[in-house]
Amino acid sequence: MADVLIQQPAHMPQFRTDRDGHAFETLCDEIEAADIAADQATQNTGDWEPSRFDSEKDKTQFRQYETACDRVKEFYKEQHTKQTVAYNLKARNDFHSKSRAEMTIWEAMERLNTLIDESDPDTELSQIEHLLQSAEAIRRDGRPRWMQLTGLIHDLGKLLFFFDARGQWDVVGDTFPVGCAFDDKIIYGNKSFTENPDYNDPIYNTKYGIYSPGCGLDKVMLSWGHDEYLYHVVKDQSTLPEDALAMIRYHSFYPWHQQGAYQDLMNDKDHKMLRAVKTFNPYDLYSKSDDKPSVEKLKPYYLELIDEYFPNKVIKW
Ligand SMILES: O[C@H]1[C@H](O)[C@@H](O)[C@H](O)[C@@H](O)[C@H]1O
Ligand SMILES: [Fe+2]
Ligand SMILES: [Fe+2]
Repeated sequence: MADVLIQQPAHMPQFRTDRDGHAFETLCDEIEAADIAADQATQNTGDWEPSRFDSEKDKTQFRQYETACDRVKEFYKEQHTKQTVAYNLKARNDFHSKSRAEMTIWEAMERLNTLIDESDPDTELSQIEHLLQSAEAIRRDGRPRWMQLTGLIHDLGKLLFFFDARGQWDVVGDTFPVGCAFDDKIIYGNKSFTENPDYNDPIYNTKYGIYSPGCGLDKVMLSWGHDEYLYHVVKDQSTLPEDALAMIRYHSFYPWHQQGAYQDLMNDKDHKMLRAVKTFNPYDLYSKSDDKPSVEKLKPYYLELIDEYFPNKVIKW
């Protein structure tokens, strides 16, 4: 097979699609050692060790939205204008009224492969590669098997794009609550929402809006997209633990898990969830500059892992 050079953002190493060889073998040894640790690990107790990325990556290279390309800026302008309370109620209603497709987890990963995420300034890899990079980074750090699987599937909600979506603005990108004032810590700030009809609403544009202090994030409507959609699919059809569900549901809620906004809406349970989501985040974000994974070599390991937590092979999407 001929090598194909993939265009990478400037800070990433260039590589070829069928690169293999020494680096991959070393990685395999490391992963094998980590697997032994992970096999012994049970479900999380709430005390998380920091990730290996904390010392390895230059974090200033990621999520640079001010200098991002126009595609990213235009994406967020559209998303911030169209994510309204009315739209979010309708999207949830549509979601619960039917199932859209039936396929296995692996088929879903392959299906997603044609989607290039317009909101993402940090990777131009395909989704299957991003999912494997996240899962492999989690595995390399010796995290439990359920968390490795969470890494593998966390973005599968982007399948929405092929079903009922109106564009990418209701599928990808960071999330934020609708129904209360848009926080300035959201990407491009509160002013990015001036064309959103809810921006001038006398109730929605107050600090708590339709919510109350400490009501808990379970009661808060986060902008509709791949997180919320996949959360429901996985909650109903897998045996993954609560921390895994939180990692999926809130992984794009950067204003909360990274910027510390919306704290006043949290209840006690959300504080535990926040620790889990924060632990997951580096594997999602910083693995984007890792080497490209070999899909075929990794497939058998992950097929077995999927079977462990999804009792039915075929998932209703
Ligand atoms: O651009 C990215 C991408 O869409 C991710 O899947 C999402 O989780 C992030 O929050 C977002 O910033
Ligand atoms: Fe995501
Ligand atoms: Fe991701």
